[in-house]
Amino acid sequence: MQSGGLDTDGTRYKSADDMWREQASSPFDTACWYQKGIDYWDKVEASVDGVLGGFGTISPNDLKHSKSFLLDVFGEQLEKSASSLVAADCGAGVGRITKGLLSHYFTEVDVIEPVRHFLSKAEESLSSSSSTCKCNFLLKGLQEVEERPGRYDVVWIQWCIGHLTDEDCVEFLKVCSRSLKPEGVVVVKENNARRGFVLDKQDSSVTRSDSYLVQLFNKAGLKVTTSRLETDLPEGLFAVRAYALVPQTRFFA
Ligand SMILES: C[S@@+](CC[C@H](N)C(=O)[O-])C[C@H]1O[C@@H](n2cnc3c(N)ncnc32)[C@H](O)[C@@H]1O
Repeated sequence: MQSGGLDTDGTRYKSADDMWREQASSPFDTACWYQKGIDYWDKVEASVDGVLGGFGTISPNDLKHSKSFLLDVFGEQLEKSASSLVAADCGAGVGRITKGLLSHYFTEVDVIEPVRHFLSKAEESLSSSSSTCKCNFLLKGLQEVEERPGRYDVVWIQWCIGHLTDEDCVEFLKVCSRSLKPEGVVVVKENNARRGFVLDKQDSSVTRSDSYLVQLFNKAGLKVTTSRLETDLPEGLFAVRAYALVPQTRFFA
């Protein structure tokens, strides 16, 4: 990626490639990059407020926006499906999205999260709910997820893809794409930098611009069918955009 960017200390990078060379140029550096992310979240309280960086109050509106997006991009299939519907909640934190959205529409959800105390909290919170949805809890980073051909109707990836390096992000999206059912959809909901990227050295994450994200989606062979900004967020936060993605090859079949 040629676009320049910043880190949270104000250091400028000429290009994302330069930044990645510094952060994750060898397998050792890449392992350190992921470990730093886990170490950061390990110290954060296992609660909605914790996973949302102290902005837990935005969760109800965020879930409302997500529900409307899900119904727009997958509502028809939700209505007509006679068989079981399976979703993945990626980088699921304490299971906020499964509890507040996915468990209402899907018969089964794979809750995937690499931080143990978040996953335990998700398990506790989802098993005490009255929902009939079956949840499977997987302690994994997205860079370790393996392909499960034809398993998912919807793969939901929210506020966690910034933890992946560009290379792993593209590989992970390919895994998601190959794991979809024929009419399945990948949803990425993510912060957007105004331009280029912003590197957060504290939690090992990169906030990418809209065009940077779209380039990664395209590299993974995915096409954006719908994207929508989340409005009514508090001032001073990054813009948040939801993307519905489907394999490009579907258009040429
Ligand atoms: C801002 S929280 C969002 C949690 C959840 N998606 C939500 O919206 O409530 C970021 C999450 O990404 C997880 N995370 C960190 N590194 C990750 C990785 N390599 N793969 C997947 N998730 C990761 C963190 O543990 C944390 O749960």
